[in-house]
Amino acid sequence: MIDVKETSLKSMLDRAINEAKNNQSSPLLSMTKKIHDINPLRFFEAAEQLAMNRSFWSATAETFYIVGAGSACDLADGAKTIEQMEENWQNLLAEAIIHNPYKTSGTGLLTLGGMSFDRAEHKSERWKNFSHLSFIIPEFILTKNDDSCYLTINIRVREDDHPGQLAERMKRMERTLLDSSVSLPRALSIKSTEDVAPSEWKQTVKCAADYIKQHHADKIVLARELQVKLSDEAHITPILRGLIETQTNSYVFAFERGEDCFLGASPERLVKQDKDKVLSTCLAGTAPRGKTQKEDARIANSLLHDEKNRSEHDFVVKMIRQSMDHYCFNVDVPEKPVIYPLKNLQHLYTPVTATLRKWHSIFDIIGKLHPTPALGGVPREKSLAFIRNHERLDRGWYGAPVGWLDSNFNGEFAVGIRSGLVQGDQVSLFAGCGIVRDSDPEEEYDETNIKFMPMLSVLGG
Ligand SMILES: C=C(O[C@H]1C=CC=C(C(=O)O)[C@@H]1O)C(=O)O
Ligand SMILES: [Mg+2]
Repeated sequence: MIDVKETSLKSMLDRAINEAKNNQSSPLLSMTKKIHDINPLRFFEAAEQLAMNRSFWSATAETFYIVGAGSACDLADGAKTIEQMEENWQNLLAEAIIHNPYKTSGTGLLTLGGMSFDRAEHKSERWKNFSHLSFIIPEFILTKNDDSCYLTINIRVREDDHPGQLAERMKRMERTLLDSSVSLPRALSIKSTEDVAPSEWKQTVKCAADYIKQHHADKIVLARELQVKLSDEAHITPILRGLIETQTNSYVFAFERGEDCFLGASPERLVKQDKDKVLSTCLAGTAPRGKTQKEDARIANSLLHDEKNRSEHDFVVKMIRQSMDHYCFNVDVPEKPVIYPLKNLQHLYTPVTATLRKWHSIFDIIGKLHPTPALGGVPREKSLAFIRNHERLDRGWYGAPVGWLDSNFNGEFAVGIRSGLVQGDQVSLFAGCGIVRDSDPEEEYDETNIKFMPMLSVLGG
């Protein structure tokens, strides 16, 4: 990695093109600057006008946004496993020419992306635009952290590139992306919804509970789908705005691939890395919110003491603790969960903190943790086999890690739940729940209905 102090795009390009010629390589040039305050959603919308594929990430508990536009490269090209992708990342970093004078996490050279829930599953037509593994380094990245905004430009430089022309092209695109007069499209409304095979799903829940009672497994997470037809082709920006405004304590994300977009507002952090500090979250066990404060407190109290929900939760805690022990020391896990309140429901929550051992990375932790028993089950292989054989859904990127990672060992990944796949005027929403021995199909069905609500309400339902 070459850390550069000079700042003009043209002189950086001259230098990078020289490197490319001398080493017969195509290094990535990454340049970051501070810019005036800009609404991340306007930047996201402006990228649509340039017909760029977009990535969006926001942690709504903080004022933190990363918006990516275009693609300088996909790290997962030619990689079948997370390990191979990490190698691509390391190779790219080794050659990259970076100018980023800021220490803020999420600025500078970074990658955003996700993966399929089950990379062993055959990909259905519906997810054809979403590779099993895809991490993009956007051409333009807007990072907003509290009141500070940063713009990063990433260019894959080739030896026959013309520095002057390339600099002009990038500047023209930058002007469009930062144009604050871009108007935000209005939200749409829902024309109809279709619950996909509800009775078959309840039957599968019963089958899973019986399988567990016969001691073949301890927990299996089953997901189902709700098809939504919109009044017109969906605009992504108003959906994201709705999620940001309504879903506190969540990660609002969107990943466009071709014409399609996978998006959602997930409350579930898989892992956050801040140098050698890592933080994971056990989130499983669910109840609705009460209509009054008193009713809400009563529901929270019974959730904390409910045996079935505690068992769903405890499987996750046990597995995450073991996985973190593998790559970390100082693993700290509180003895009991607390309540994690969301707009439409509340969960049992246990935070896990740890220190990452030298030579290990966030990719190691993702590979070890996914899928946690909040999305797969216990034991992992048996529950995955059950899901493959019985669930009538191709989960695609639903339930899998989505997030970002920068070149300074910071990053954060959520589990892609409370989410949907937008394809034109059609949205497929996904929701699942943890089946344990005492699960009742009707109750689990009701639980998934509440989990659809965050997305449904911003789609206009
Ligand atoms: C699988 C989902 O939720 C998981 C996360 C939190 C609580 C869960 C539960 O109580 O069943 C699920 O394990 C989903 O929202 O699609
Ligand atoms: Mg549950």
